Amino acid sequence: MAGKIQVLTLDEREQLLPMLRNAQWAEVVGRDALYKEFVFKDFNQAFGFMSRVALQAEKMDHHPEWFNVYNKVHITLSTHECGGLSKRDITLATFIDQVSVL
Ligand SMILES: C[C@H](O)[C@H](O)[C@H]1CNC2=NC(N)=NC(=O)C2=N1
Repeated sequence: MAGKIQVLTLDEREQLLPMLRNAQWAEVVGRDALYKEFVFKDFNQAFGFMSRVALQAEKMDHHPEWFNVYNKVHITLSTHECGGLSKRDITLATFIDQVSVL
């Protein structure tokens, strides 16, 4: 059905997840989600990063679950609408990695 967000197929997972594992994204145990921890120099760097991710999340209408304390940001990605990983999570994870090294 067009428009409905679908969970990734096994073929898509085999194709897409290795690059994210290489980039330190981990598959959450007991939940179809991806998790990564980021460490920055200080709070200013961490919050700048979060601001960039937040603007993109709004554009995509796809939002991270995240935790921040000082220079650390922990991010979980999953698609609530389909109850698991979708292509939106892959797209957002890739964007997050790009802006984490600016
Ligand atoms: C109503 C709104 O469009 C939805 O709740 C959007 C917003 N952000 C979202 N974020 C995530 N991670 N998954 C969703 O399914 C989702 N759905």
